[in-house]
Amino acid sequence: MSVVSAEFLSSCSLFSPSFQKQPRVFRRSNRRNSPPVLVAEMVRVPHVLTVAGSDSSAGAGIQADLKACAARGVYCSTVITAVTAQNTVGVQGVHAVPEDFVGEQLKSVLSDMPVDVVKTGMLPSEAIVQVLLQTLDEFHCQALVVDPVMVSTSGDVLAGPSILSSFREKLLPKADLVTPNLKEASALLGCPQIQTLADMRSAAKLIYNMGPQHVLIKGGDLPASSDAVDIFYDGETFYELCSSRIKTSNTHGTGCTLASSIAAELAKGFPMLPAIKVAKRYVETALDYSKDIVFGNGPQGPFDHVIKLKNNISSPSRKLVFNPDDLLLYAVTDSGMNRKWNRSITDAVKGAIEGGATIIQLREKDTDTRDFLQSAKSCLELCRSHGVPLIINDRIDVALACDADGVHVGQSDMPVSVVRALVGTEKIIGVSCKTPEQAEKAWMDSADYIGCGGVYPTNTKANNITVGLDGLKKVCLNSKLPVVAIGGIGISNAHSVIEIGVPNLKGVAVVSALFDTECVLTEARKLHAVLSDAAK
Ligand SMILES: Cc1ncc(COP(=O)(O)OP(=O)(O)O)c(N)n1
Ligand SMILES: Cc1nc(C(=O)O)sc1CCOP(=O)(O)O
Ligand SMILES: [Mg+2]
Repeated sequence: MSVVSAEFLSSCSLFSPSFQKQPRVFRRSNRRNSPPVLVAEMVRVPHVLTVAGSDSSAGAGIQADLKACAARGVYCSTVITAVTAQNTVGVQGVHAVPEDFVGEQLKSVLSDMPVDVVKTGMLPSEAIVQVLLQTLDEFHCQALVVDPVMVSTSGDVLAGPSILSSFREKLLPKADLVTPNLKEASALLGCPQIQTLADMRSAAKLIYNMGPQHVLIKGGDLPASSDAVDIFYDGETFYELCSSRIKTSNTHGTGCTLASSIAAELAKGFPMLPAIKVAKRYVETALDYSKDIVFGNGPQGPFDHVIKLKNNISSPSRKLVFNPDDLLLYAVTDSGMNRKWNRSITDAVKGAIEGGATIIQLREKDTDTRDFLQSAKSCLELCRSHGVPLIINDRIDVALACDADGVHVGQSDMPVSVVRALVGTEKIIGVSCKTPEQAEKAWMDSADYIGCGGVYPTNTKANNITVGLDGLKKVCLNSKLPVVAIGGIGISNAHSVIEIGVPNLKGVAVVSALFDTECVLTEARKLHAVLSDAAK
């Protein structure tokens, strides 16, 4: 049984035998035949070239493609076809780039940099399409993703009807994927509104017959549907790709972002359908995340590609730069001790901060992940309100999930270089070191401080090696990073530790001296007084 309804077919004035599918020669990268180049230890990263218009509001167009590729971990180069003046209200102006100069940009990139996937967006004139096609014949890439941008979501025309025949007859036959929304699919087919999933399937088949290898019809605008359903057609099978409809007005650029994210996944080497599924999930996650962000005064806000904007407003008092003086009185929590003294972790942290702790570490060795995350969020609120950094011990996932200020890892935890790649440049990373060699490596791996111990024997950490004051001094003298001393330190011996008198030693980290006591606040206050006195 044919899935293409007869009514739909007959309503498409442009459906004619000339759009029947032509056999297509797969283009392959010509780099395979190139002579081997000596690039010892060099890594080539996946590369998408976007050929699109600039959007001044940066939700769509070139800006969307750059951000989406960056978010997906793929390099993106750009050929600008038009400069548009846009905001959340609509499109105020379009200035097409002369086709010769589009050609020049294409040659500059393609003659020099190996491109895996070319993705097209706004192509404002037939002449630009022509230049693009000529260039693609000259320089091969692995795949061409065509987002047939015609009308902006605000309803403004970005490529007029004159472009349609070039799209149908010349560009689509070269495409590996074409990603029209419902309006663009109607325009390509010259048929009335697409209103049902059956219409979408029919449209996908008809567009497929124009020559692309795959068609993705985006059903976001389909009336009367609670889910957003896209139809993917590969010439044999129709796939319904469903996702829940996210209530947000920050959707400007969703189409460009989806197409460039698919291009990014293809560039990484994914086959078409998995690439689309991964890209769709990314788009949905970003839409969901950004639903309550406000941009501009118009009805449609830009897409938030990096999924990070809210982090920076939810914690305005967070310190951006690590201050080594914060290591002076470093309070490290212990769930067992809090249970013993029948107090919550937030009460423990509150007492430590009010007593003078200058940095807090949550070291919860036997707490369930969910409870740990919940406590971490509460403690973070407390710490932020006092301007005290919060560090999470061992658990990078928890630190990221609650947006803590940093993490502390030991020699058998996740390597510092990996931690840095995961948490980014702004988070504080502390690392436990017992030797100058470990301290040197911590510095090389871009840690921010060193925890050195055990200075004295401790009951808090099982089988801990004691390095003594001598070991501490050796590490401090050889460390390029600030050091906090740990292990068996309390009111009775903190003075002796600070007295070793090396500039890198910035303070002491304590667990039981604060938390295995009746009143955390009182003990913190006493210890703070000792440290302040010793530091004079
Ligand atoms: C400030 C500080 N220094 C050292 C440690 C110990 O970390 P690690 O060696 O990873 O051991 P655990 O704390 O995970 O048992 C620390 N937590 N804090
Ligand atoms: C967590 C930890 N790390 C150490 C190290 O030597 O790296 S000693 C230690 C426990 C410190 O607890 P207390 O202050 O109760 O002795
Ligand atoms: Mg650890």
